Amino acid sequence: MKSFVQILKLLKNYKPQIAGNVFFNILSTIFSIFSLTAVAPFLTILFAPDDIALPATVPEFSLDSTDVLGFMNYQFASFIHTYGKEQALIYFCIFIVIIFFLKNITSYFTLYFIAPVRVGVVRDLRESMHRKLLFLHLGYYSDERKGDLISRATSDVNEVENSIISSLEMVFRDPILIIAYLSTMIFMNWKLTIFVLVLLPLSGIFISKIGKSLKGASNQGQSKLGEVLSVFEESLSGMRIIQAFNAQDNTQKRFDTTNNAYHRLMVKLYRKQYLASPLTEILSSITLAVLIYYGGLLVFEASKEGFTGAFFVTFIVIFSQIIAPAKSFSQAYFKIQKGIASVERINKVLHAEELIREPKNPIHLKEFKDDLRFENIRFKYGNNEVISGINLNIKKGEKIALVGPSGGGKSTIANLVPRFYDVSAGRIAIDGVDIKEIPLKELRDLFGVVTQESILFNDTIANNIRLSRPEATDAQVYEAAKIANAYDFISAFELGFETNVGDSGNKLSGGQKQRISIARAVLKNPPFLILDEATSALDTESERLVQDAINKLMENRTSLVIAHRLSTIQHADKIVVLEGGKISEMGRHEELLQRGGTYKKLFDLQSFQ
Ligand SMILES: Nc1ncnc2c1ncn2[C@@H]1O[C@H](COP(=O)(O)OP(=O)(O)OP(=O)(O)O)[C@@H](O)[C@H]1O
Repeated sequence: MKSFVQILKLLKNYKPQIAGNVFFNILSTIFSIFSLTAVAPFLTILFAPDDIALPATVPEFSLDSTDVLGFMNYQFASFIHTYGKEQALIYFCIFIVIIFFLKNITSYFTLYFIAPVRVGVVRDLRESMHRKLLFLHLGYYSDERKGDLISRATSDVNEVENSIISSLEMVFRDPILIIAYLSTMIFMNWKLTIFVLVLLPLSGIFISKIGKSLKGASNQGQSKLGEVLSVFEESLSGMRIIQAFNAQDNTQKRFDTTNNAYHRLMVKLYRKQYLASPLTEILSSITLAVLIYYGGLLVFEASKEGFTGAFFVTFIVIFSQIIAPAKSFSQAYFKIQKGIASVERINKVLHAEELIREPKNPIHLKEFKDDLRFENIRFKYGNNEVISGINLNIKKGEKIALVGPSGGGKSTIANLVPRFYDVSAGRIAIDGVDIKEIPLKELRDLFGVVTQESILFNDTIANNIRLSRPEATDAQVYEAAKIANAYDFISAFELGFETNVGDSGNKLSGGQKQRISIARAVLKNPPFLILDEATSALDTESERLVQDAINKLMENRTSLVIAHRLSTIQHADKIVVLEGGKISEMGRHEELLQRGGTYKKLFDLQSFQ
C-alpha cells in the first residue's frame, strides 16, 4: 500500500493525461468486447443450413443474457434477410474492419496520453534530485559515496522508467480489460465464471509472494550498482596515480569484486522476474482446462438455457482474452515491485534531512559593517570534537591568517563561516547577529571563497567567471580577469573568453585555473574573503602572478586566509595559530617570532626549505 502511495505521488502532476488514458482504455475495451461477441452469433446464423425464418415479433431487449442473445440473433437474422447472405457477409466484413479500426485508434490514444506521463515522471525525478543535491549540506557528501548518488540519479531513475512507468500502460489498461471481460462472462454465465474466480486469488497469492522477494533483491541490486559506479568513478578520477603506481591490476581486481557481486545478484533477480510470465500462463491454462471441462458438460446437458456450442466458444474466446492482460498485469506488478526499490532509494536522497536550516525569523543584513566574531565555538565531526572553544574577533578590513600543523582545524573554521557546517556549540556572529539568523543566500553573498583546488566547470572561461553573476556584462568579466592577472593568457587563446576549459578545467594549467577562480571571486565582489591557499607549488612566475592577483583581490576587503606558506602572511593584521582545535598563539608576525612558540618553529622550518 505504501508503495502504491509512492507511485501515486509521482503521478500527481499528470492527472488530465491519466484521465485521458483511462477514458480511451474504456472505449477501446468496449470496442474489443463488441468485436469478439458479435462474430460467433453472426457467423452461426449466416452459415445455418436452413434459411432463417424471422420471428413475427421483435424480441424484448432486457439485460438478461438469453434475451440479449435472442435480440442479437433477431437483428442479425433480419439483417441477413434484408440484404441476402453474400451482401450481409460483405457488410459484416466491413463492420469488422471498422470496429477494429476504432479499437486500435482508441488504443493509440491511450498511449498518446501516457507518453507525457512516462517521460515527465523521469524528468521530474531527476530535476528534484538535482535540486535537492544542490542545497544539501556539505557533510552529506562526505558520508555518501559519489558513485552511489550518481547511480541513484541515473540507473535508479531509469529503473523507475523501465519498470514502473512502462508498466503504467498496463496498470491502467489491464484491470479495465479484466473487469470488462469478467463482467461479460458473468453476464453470459455466472456459474461458469465462478470457476474462474475461485482460481484467480490462488494465482494472486503466488504472484505477490514472488513480487515481494523481487523488491528486496532489486534494492540490493541497485545499491551494489551504486558501489560499482563508485569504484568506476574513483578509477577515473585517480587515473594518473593508478598509472604512475602501476596499480592497474589491483584497481581492476577491486572493480571486479564489486562488479561480479552485482552480476550474481542480477542473475538471481532476473530469474525471479522471468517467473512471472510462465507462472501466470500455467495458472491460466489450468483455469482454462477446468472451464472447458465444466462448460463442456453444460453444453452436453442441454442447450436448454441457450447454452449452445457457439455461445460456449464465445465465452471461451472472451476468457482467453483475459489471459493476456492477466499475464501482463502480473508482469507489471513484478516490475513495479522491482521499481519501488529504486523509488525508495531515490526518496532517501529526496527526503535526506537538511541539517543546515534556514532561519525561522530571518534577520536581513544590508551590509557587513563592523566585525565577525567567533564566540566560544566548538565543532564535532560525529563524536570527534575538532574545534574546542575558539574565540576570535575579525574587524572589518582586517586580514587574518590561520596557520598551524596539519589537522589543527583551519579548513574546518573556514567551513563554519559560510555555514557549510553548523557549530556544535557557541556562535558565530556578524555585526552581532548569529549567522544562523541570516538567510543562507544573503549570508553566502557576503563571502567569496577561493579554495586550494580550483573548481572549474566544463564550460567557457567567461561562464566559469560568471558563476555567481550570470548577468554580468562582458566588460565586467574582462575587468575581473584583468584584476586576476588572467586577461592576457585568456585573450591569447584562439577563442578567447569563449574557450571551453574541459572537464574540471583540465585544458588549463594549475596557475591559469587559479587565476580564473580568483577572477570569479573578483566579479562576485564580496566584502569578506575566505581564502584557502594552494599548497601545490607553482613555478615562480606563475606563483607571482597568482599571489599578485590574490593581493589585489584582498585589497579593501576583510579576509580570512588559511596559509600554508608563511611568507605570504607576514603583513597580516593577526596571525592565529591553531593546534588540536584550539588557538595556541595569536598576534602579528614579529610578536609571534619573538615569543618563540609554534609559529617560530613553523617559520624556521619553512625558511630552510
Ligand atoms: N569530513 C570529515 N569527517 C570527519 N572528520 C574530518 C572531516 N574533515 C576533517 N576532519 C578531521 O577534522 C580535523 C581538522 O581537519 P581540518 O581539515 O580542519 O584541518 P586543517 O588544519 O585544515 O588541516 P590541513 O592543513 O592538513 O588542511 C582533522 O583531524 C580531520 O581528520
